[in-house]
Amino acid sequence: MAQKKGTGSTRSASKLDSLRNQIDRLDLQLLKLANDRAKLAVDIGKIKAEQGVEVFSPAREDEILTRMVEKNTGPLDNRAVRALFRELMSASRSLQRGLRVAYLGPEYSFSHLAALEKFGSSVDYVPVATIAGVFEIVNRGQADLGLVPVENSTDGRVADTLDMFTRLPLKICAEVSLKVHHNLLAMCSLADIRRIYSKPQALSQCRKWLATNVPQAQLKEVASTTTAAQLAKQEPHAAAVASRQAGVKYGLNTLCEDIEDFENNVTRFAVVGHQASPRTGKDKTSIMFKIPDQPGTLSDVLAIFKKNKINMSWIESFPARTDGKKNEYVFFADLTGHTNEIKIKRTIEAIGRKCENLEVLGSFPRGECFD
Ligand SMILES: O=C(O)C(=O)C[C@]1(C(=O)O)C=C[C@@H](O)C=C1
Repeated sequence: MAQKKGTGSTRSASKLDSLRNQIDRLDLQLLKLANDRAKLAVDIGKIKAEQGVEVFSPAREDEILTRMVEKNTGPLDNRAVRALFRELMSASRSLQRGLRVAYLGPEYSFSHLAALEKFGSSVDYVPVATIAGVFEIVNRGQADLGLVPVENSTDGRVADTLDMFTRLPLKICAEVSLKVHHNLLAMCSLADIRRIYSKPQALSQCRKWLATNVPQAQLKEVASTTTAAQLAKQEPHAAAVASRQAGVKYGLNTLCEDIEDFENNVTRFAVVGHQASPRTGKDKTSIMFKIPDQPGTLSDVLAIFKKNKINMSWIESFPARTDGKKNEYVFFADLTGHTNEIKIKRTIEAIGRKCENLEVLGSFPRGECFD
């Protein structure tokens, strides 16, 4: 028997309608649930206001995101689940109080992308031109929190950030790591590029790739990857090394993706402010200390870590601002654990006795790395 014309497509059209109707019904339930959740957050906000507790609770947010990822059975991947709940919490926070977060700008810098990963979109973001400026604005109370880079896996420590910790009394309450992918953006072809703009760190992270693939181009350092993208848009034979997002924003063509020399190019950012974060069970503590300029003092300090079986995930030295004559250094270290753990408290006290001064920059949940 001949098949009736159109039967197959009619059947799939009605199946499509039925699936969409089911989605519409679920969306209404999701909307109601999201608003029910937001009402609870508003009530929490009132209690926080009464008790003078900070709106942003990195420990609680971390607990929620970790649980949701653990419970996720798919098909949504963990990145999507995190993004969903991050936005729900971002919106809830904004109902409690609008949060101002300063970051090393301009818009679409990697600090901006890291801030969006950490705080979501319901935040009042303040781009600031320098790391010192981010610290100053937060210290003056013109922003609640700041986000600054601390170290990059290819380039090492970010000296401006370490320097500002020695100048202003800000604490770290959270951290976030971002896989930094660089792209070659331009309006011309690869062969026509004569000049490549980017900030020094980005050019350094792509040095080998650029030398191999665009040897004819002159490398020009500018203040930010965003400035680089703007220049590449204006100049006919110019290119920029910047994020994919900057390329989209400024309407540039992506000539080559992921041009960083090391695949695992990760930058770790700190969230700085005046608040502390309670213990979550997977915390880090950052300390800053200055030791006397005498033989063996650093090894005495390291021996205390060893004796107390404290893991140190990071150590950096930074020239201390003294009278300019002495060769003195400030050390920065990250320890595994929280200052309200007796073992950490004891270790820090013992180290303090060996130091000219020691400051705890903060205990906070170990950050996720976003790709
Ligand atoms: O539990 C809290 O402290 C809340 O304010 C609620 C909530 C959330 O939406 O779940 C919102 C903001 C905080 O940073 C953490 C969590």
